[in-house]
Amino acid sequence: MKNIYFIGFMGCGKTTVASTLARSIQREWIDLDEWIVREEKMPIPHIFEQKGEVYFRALESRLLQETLTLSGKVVSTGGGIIGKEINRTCLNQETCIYLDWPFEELYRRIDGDTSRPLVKSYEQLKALYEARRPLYEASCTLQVKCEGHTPYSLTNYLVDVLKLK
Ligand SMILES: Nc1ncnc2c1ncn2[C@@H]1O[C@H](COP(=O)(O)OP(=O)(O)O)[C@@H](O)[C@H]1O
Ligand SMILES: O=C(O)C1=C[C@@H](OP(=O)(O)O)[C@@H](O)[C@H](O)C1
Ligand SMILES: [Mg+2]
Repeated sequence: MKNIYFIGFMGCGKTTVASTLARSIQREWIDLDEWIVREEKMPIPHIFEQKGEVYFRALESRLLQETLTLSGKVVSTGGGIIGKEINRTCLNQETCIYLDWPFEELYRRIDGDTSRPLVKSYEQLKALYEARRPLYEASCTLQVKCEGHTPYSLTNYLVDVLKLK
């Protein structure tokens, strides 16, 4: 059974919707960021500060590869997973859901969040969002326009469209 991956920009609800969906269809949920924090025994901002983003990205890729050896999991990724071509290629061969929201909504959710080290200015985030959009589109197998939807309604929609029950 294929895994189901969630991708999208910071704040789009990958962690929230993946956990809700996993519960709904009684599958195991894996959050790559939580796994990284467990492996490193420190929060993500500390990993960025002490070991650097390159180190974080290598670990993120390695753990993504590990999930590919598993089956039937629901996996929430971090928003930057699509930076590496190898990750994009792998994700595109799985069931990969892009939670697509307008930037302004995401900005409202993540502005001032110190647990996300890449959250800096409005302009910097907007540029990152624009640069990443085509990469999410290239990596996903299903793009979901989420505006107006709750995690619950998105979960029900995915169960239906992916015929998960
Ligand atoms: N469909 C939704 N509607 C409104 N708020 C949402 C929705 N999905 C997630 N959120 C909220 O957005 C914030 C970021 O969600 P999170 O799951 O951490 O995103 P990600 O893992 O993609 O960065 C959380 O406060 C969460 O409750
Ligand atoms: O977009 C990114 O580069 C990142 C997103 C974060 O995950 P969320 O997308 O769950 O916030 C986390 O992996 C790290 O802070 C880097
Ligand atoms: Mg998350």
